[in-house]
Amino acid sequence: MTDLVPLVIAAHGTRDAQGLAQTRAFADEVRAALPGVHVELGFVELAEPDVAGAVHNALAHIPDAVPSDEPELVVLPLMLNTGGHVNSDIPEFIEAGRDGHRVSYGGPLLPDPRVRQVLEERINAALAPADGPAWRADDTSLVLVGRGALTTRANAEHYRLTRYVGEEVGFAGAFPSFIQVVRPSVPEALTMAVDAGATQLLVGPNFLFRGRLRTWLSEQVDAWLETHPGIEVRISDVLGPSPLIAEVFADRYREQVGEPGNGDGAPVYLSGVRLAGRRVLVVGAGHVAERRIPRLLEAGARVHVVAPNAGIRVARLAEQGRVDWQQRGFTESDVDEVWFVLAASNDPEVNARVSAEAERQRVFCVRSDKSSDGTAYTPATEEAGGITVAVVGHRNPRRSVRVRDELLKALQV
Ligand SMILES: C[C@@]1(CC(=O)O)c2cc3[nH]c(cc4nc(cc5[nH]c(cc(n2)[C@H]1CCC(=O)O)[C@@](C)(CC(=O)O)[C@@H]5CCC(=O)O)C(CC(=O)O)=C4CCC(=O)O)c(CCC(=O)O)c3CC(=O)O
Ligand SMILES: NC(=O)C1=CN([C@@H]2O[C@H](COP(=O)(O)OP(=O)(O)OC[C@H]3O[C@@H](n4cnc5c(N)ncnc54)[C@H](O)[C@@H]3O)[C@@H](O)[C@H]2O)C=CC1
Repeated sequence: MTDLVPLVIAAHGTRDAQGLAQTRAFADEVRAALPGVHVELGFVELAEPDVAGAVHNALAHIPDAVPSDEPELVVLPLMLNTGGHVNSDIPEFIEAGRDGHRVSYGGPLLPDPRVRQVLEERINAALAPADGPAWRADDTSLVLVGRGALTTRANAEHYRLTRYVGEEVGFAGAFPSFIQVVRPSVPEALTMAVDAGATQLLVGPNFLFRGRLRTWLSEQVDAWLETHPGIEVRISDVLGPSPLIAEVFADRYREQVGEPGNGDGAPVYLSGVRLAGRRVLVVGAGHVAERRIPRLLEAGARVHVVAPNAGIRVARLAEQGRVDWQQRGFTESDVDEVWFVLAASNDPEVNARVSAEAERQRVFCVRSDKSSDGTAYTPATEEAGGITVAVVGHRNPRRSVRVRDELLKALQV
């Protein structure tokens, strides 16, 4: 028996035996990265068991006493990007398999610079193969191949990745392309690269494992080459099993279970943030907001409040022109251009959206109703004689306040 929460890896699945073997090898690497954690592998399609079955199998390994606010089981998509599988199929499988248990579901692998590092290793290996002449990156153009999705963000992420890999490896040119769903297709991107003057092309599939997509890619490139004599093309390997990607996966698991050293439960890094003249967003204008806004104003922040209703204090600050109050519900673009965010509405779904958007835009955010989903805490703070005392505990605000007050007393003697 183990007292660690089990993990289900939700992989795509493939008919390709080699791809399936790679997927299983990856699961073994994740097991090595998470000693003591029971790891089940499940598939969205084309292999057994399906994700629901894997979730069901993992239930037998739930530890006896999981605190009621913690997950009993973690499911992570073994997918590079968001899309239909991540957003709908896997959540449906989880519902079908979880039998009332608390499941925490994490995000896809990208964007993580370690995944990009592995991609660049595969590409560099193809530039300098053991059995052929080495190509210089600055004589070569890259056509990076993504899966293609109905999710704009996933496709945009592929453009971003192409730019990164192009610059970091030092290619003469870098062209994004997609094997499915959206354009430019691979042949279109190859032609664009040649029209831009390239004669030597490195096609880099950003796929996790071998399978149908990788086979199509070879077929498409071969067909294109028939009509483009004189052009040389190499295709790099898929990412494949990799200890570094298994590490990323292990970190995603730790985020979900809130292991110390990662996310919730980790000590905070206290800083004196200087907010003078900087825009700060406060979502909600009730008790929590009115307690925190005065200190933001003391620090010189430009406070923007978004809330359908405001308590008397915030309403007065707005009348006096000391805060800007938008009398409406939160919308994601409220996070644009701000340096710091307080999610203090009384609607958990709204606070979740606020902290998700702040996370996406890499802006620190205090989530007042569920601090483990935020990226900053509000310390118990007071100033005395030119010294600011700030105390942060671990989600026990009253204790922090007591300690702060004791410290202030000590300062006064
Ligand atoms: C983690 C943290 C993150 C953050 O929000 O910044 C957090 C989180 C949460 N607080 C909750 C409840 C309350 N917090 C207070 C008061 C204060 N809370 C403050 C800070 C922090 N609170 C952060 C660091 C905490 C630490 O150091 O341990 C203070 C110190 C500073 C400030 O807010 O300015 C301020 C004292 C100010 C002063 O007196 O000077 C009161 C009392 C009251 O409101 O009167 C209650 C009502 C219950 C009670 O009395 O215990 C809940 C449950 C919400 C729910 O049930 O939905 C969560 C959510 C969670 O833990 O996930
Ligand atoms: N971290 C902390 O120190 C504390 C946290 N809390 C938590 O914080 C939450 C807020 O507490 P209070 O300020 O006491 O609530 P409150 O009821 O006084 O105020 C809630 C505010 O949220 C606003 N709001 C509602 N829907 C919104 C939307 N769609 N967009 C923007 N704003 C919206 C309301 O208009 C109102 O201004 C509580 O739900 C509670 O879980 C409560 C006490 C202390």
